[in-house]
Amino acid sequence: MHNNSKIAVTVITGFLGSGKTTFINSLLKRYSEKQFALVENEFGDIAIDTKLIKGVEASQMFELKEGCICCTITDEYELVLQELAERFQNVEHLLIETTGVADPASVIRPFFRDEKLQELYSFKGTICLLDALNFHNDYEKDLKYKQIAVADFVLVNKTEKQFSEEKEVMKKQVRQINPMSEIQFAKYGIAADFELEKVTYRPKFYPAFQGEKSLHSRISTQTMVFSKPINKSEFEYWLSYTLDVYKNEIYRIKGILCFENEAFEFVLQGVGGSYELFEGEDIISRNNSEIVVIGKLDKMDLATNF
Ligand SMILES: Nc1nc2c(ncn2[C@@H]2O[C@H](COP(=O)(O)OP(=O)(O)OP(=O)(O)O)[C@@H](O)[C@H]2O)c(=O)[nH]1
Repeated sequence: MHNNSKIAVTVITGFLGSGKTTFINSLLKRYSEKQFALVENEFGDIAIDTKLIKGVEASQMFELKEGCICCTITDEYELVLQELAERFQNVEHLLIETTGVADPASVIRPFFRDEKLQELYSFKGTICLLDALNFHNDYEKDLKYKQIAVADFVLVNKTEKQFSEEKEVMKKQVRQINPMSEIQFAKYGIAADFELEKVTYRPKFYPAFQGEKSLHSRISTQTMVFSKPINKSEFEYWLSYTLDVYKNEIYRIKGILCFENEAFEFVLQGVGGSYELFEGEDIISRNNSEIVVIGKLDKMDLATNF
């Protein structure tokens, strides 16, 4: 019970597909005695991530869809934060997962600007997941750097195949962008020495971005919904072809799929041109498949005949 004490808040940021949801699932498992609430902001009008989170009561999970907290849904975000604290007196720690294209400064700012939120919450800091496998591709460098610059803690993820020399180089690169943050290395969101309580906020100056209206104004999403079971091999053929043709434009693809002659839903996870398609934990209960594609998609036609 938090009663008169404030709810701790940690923001989890990081570029598309860096491992934010994977990391949150690992926290929920590890700190299973803690009462968490989760605010999930997804880019796109279908929430895939909330379906992949295991360990927070559905009523304590808040989805902010159809926009991004950092630019289009600020008012809704602040209302959700107030309502959450007032309705769920048992919550001890709030985790906020930003979209992979968010400017985290805008997500953090209300905790320092809004007096009401300051009475309810104690801001503990920002963790940035950094994708070691895809950090060096050319996608949206400004945005990736800003997410690192704002963080109190950088968790360099996907390091299972990295040698110590590569880790040292990576550390130096992060230090150049953010000399203040703590840095640890993780595999599937798990770092040996990580302690949530030790992530602490270090005051920083968050200048408003002077260039384009938003750091991600060029990035958009397309959602594809299919109401009949799909043929798996035809789908895989289409997927490999599409990811190959549009490897510089599609930053992220994810979905929950219903294939012909399969009992369980399949989960699609694609980051930076490669993908995984694996059987999920849920039995198919409806014949719908939903796919979200994120990237520079303005001139792209992803129509299919499944
Ligand atoms: N090889 C490898 N893959 C990982 C690791 N951590 C996560 N992944 C995979 O990376 C993909 C994306 O992971 P998510 O946790 O969904 O990433 P995210 O940051 O929440 O993605 P968005 O919300 O779309 O930005 C999934 O296929 C994960 O299984 C890791 O340490 N190593």
